[in-house]
Amino acid sequence: MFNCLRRCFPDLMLAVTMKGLMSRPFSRVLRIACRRWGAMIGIVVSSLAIAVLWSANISAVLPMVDIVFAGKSVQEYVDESIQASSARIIELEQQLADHGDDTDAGQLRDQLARQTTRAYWYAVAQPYIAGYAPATPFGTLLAILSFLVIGTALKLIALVANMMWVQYVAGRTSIDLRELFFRKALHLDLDKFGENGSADLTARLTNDVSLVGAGVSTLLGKMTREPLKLIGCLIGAAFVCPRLLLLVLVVTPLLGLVMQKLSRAIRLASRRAMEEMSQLYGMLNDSFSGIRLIKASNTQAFERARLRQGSFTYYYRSLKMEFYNTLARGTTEMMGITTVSLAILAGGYLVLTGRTHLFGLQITVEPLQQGQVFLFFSFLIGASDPARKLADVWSGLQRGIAAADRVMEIVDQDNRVREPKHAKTVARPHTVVQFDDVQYRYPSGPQVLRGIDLNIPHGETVAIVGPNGSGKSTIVSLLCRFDDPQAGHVKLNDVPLNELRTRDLRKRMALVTQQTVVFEETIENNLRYGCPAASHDDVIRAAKLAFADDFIRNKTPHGYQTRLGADGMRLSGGQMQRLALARAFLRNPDILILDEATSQIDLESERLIHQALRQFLVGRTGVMITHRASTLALADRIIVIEQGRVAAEGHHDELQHTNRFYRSLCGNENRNAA
Ligand SMILES: Nc1ncnc2c1ncn2[C@@H]1O[C@H](COP(=O)(O)OP(=O)(O)OP(=O)(O)O)[C@@H](O)[C@H]1O
Repeated sequence: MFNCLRRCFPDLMLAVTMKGLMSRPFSRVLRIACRRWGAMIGIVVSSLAIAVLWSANISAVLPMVDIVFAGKSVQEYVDESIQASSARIIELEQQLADHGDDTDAGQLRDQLARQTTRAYWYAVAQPYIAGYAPATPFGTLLAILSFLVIGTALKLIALVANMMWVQYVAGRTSIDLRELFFRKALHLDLDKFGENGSADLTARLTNDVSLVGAGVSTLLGKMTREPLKLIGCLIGAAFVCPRLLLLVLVVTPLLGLVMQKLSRAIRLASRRAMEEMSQLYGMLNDSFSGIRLIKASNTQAFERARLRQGSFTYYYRSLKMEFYNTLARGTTEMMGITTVSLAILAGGYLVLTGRTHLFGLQITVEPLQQGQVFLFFSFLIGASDPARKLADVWSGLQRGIAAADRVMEIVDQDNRVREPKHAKTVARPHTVVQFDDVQYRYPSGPQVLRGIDLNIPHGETVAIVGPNGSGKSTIVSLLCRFDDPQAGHVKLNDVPLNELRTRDLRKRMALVTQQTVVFEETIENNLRYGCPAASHDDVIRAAKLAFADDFIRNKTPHGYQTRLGADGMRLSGGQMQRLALARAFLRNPDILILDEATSQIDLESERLIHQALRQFLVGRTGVMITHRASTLALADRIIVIEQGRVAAEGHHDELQHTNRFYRSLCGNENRNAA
């Protein structure tokens, strides 16, 4: 039973939320919110309690007007009401006997039934009121005021509980959504990321998720509480005079129509503002990551102008959003005033003239009493307060809905690199890496690889050389399965990489690129990245192998415990590359891929690192991309790539004779060395 409730709760909640008004992504966010179903029940119950107490407080107007201000006690009021009802019953029975079966008889019978019910309930209440109700008007006033104060205090307690539950659910939903988004973002295809990461993803993860959280908080908070208060008041008003209520609510469909149009406009404007925020994030990201270039080029003023322009665009878009928001608020207020004015006009007319009909339509069975009309107005005024508050938060909800669309757009994105349904396995170590007529084009670019055929047996180290843009890094990307080729296959033994689990594939590899990523952590933890279980001794062994141990011990303030990053120690390019190599060694890979990994290391250290690499690569597959002829000495075989094809392959001596690019590469190196 408990579990069944738990399972059904999200659907139940979604069924009662205004499904038509929500976008699908936002409904999915609500599903996430409903995981905290206990708190959700708390929100619903406390909102109901608030609504009931709100309308109960308003209903205190009737005894105030009819009893206290008329200078009576409750007993006197009940006694008089019973007498009046009894007299009216006799009168009505008489009239009914006189009218026989004519057209007024039906109406008279209604009135008689009403009076009889009223007299019955007063008679039931009479002994209790005689026993417990205050005996004087002042005592009654005191009782009403006590009721108001206690009611308000209870409402406050319910409100505090409600707000805490709402914050809990909204906060946890934001965390869940952020995790969901980040999990997806980490698996997105590489072309979704720019050189400096993706500012758009950052904006969606931070700004948009916060807006979704705020939207959820609005929906579960005010958007649940206030409509319930409003409904409570309308039910109260319907008790007093249902037909009059229907008459004055004729303007509401118009309000619904206007709000629907405005909601759409607010969502669109919000989306545009969020897109501009993404641009701003991008601009800031570029500026901060390129701060050296900006300083060196004296382009601070240019960057400031760019940011100012972006900020103004965002400001104008936000202004537009605020305009629609104000319009929504104004419309609701206008409709509220119109409704109350209509009610006062119609109710006032009925009381002043003692009539029961308006424009030929029967509004009440019997003429309205002054107290009833006051109560009716009070309920309408009580209903207009939640309506105003709803209008205040409406745009916040629309913004949340628009933000949910943007967040879910990423969560729902299809990846080109997919996990196989029935993954194959390849024994470790593999025997061969094969590229079979591999053709590849980036989604936004021209054909890069035009039929690559390669065979790299396990234990061999190959160097890939070639002019800029010839496709060397793309080959490595395909080997790591960052993307799949459009034609041909990259295989481990005979198994295409897309039939292996990417996790299993990448476990066998270590990739060291030219740009080393250093985290804001200690040097030791930076080395352990990707291999968290490594012992301290293993870390030191790997660092020694990469010739990093010496500088870590002697040139950093706290050795392996030195923190790196923004507030920590900075390393030189060469030192960072040594860290990256050590990190790769620690992973103990079957395939070591070095993409210009030693380009910033000085020649003396490079010689030593090459020695270490030669040892390390024994019994492993090595793939090195390099522009440096000195590194080529490590390779068993050199492959020259030109315009996306294997232009030549062989040993240094052969290629010196057969390939022009290779000759020029070695020629430059020799000249540089000289
Ligand atoms: N993400 C991408 N989207 C579109 N085109 C890309 C992308 N990455 C690379 N390219 C293009 O693919 C081609 C090959 O790039 P690749 O990085 O593989 O060359 P490379 O041989 O490694 O070059 P370099 O020696 O300069 O590092 C280039 O023309 C490049 O502009």
